[in-house]
Amino acid sequence: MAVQVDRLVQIYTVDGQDVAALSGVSLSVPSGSVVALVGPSGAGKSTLLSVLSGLVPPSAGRVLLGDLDLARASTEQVDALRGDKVAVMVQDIDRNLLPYLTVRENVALTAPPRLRTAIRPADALEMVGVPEEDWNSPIDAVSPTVRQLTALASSVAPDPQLLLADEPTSSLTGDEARRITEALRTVNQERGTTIVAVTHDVDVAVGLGGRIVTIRDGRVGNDSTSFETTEILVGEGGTVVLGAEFDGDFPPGTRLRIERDPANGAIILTRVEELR
Ligand SMILES: Nc1ncnc2c1ncn2[C@@H]1O[C@H](COP(=O)(O)OP(=O)(O)OP(=O)(O)O)[C@@H](O)[C@H]1O
Repeated sequence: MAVQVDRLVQIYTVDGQDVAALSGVSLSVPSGSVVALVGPSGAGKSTLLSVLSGLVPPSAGRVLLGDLDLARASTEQVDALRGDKVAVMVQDIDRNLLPYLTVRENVALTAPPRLRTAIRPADALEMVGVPEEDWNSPIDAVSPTVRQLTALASSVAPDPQLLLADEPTSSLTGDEARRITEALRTVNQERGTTIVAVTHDVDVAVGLGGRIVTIRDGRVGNDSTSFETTEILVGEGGTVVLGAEFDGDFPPGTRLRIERDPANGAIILTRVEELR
């Protein structure tokens, strides 16, 4: 499912004051593509995901999910979309999972056989790489990584056309985070699901293998489709401050180069000191 956002403004009212969380975001996400949304805390990333999920009506501007204009759609149309074509994987995955059920039952919950498009729970679990020996374990008894993969499997079991993921690797790092990133790529490749994922982790943003779009002060900053090569400098506290804004595991002062692999369009991130 394609996503088209034009001049989206999102205003929250706090103590009688209007606060603009998004001040004119325009973004075009082609059907079947992957976009990582990165940016500093408070930039508006989660707000953008909330609008795309249909939970928060746009204050101004236009948001198209497929050919449905969210500002003009009825509540029934938006609800039907979310129950079927659009899936949301929230940051606190325990809100996606029921503690007293097994891994497989948690997935079966979101993909009842009456749902025509549903993927069988076993197939969804296999696709995202949950080891078979965990399928009948209570969800509380499995590792945090398997819980996260199960949350992903239950999000994708209805076979959505659009998956919105808020911090899909949550508190995981290194190889554990990479298992989630690979699972997301597999879902995109096998099912053609459009994925928009918010992440703070530069490895995850790059590992997703798609576009990286920076949101800063409620606007789109860098868009990796708009550059061939750029260098970014990791600032105090691990925040990358030149060109794009990440919050990775890189020590302050590290200079990183982002470029595109001309062969396959993939994004390559290299430490500049390693280039010498
Ligand atoms: N429900 C809300 N009511 C009022 N203000 C809000 C609400 N949600 C977000 N905001 C404000 O909107 C701005 C953008 O917040 P948002 O959570 O979208 O940013 P973010 O980029 O997702 O941040 P983080 O990375 O910390 O999750 C912030 O100033 C935040 O305080």
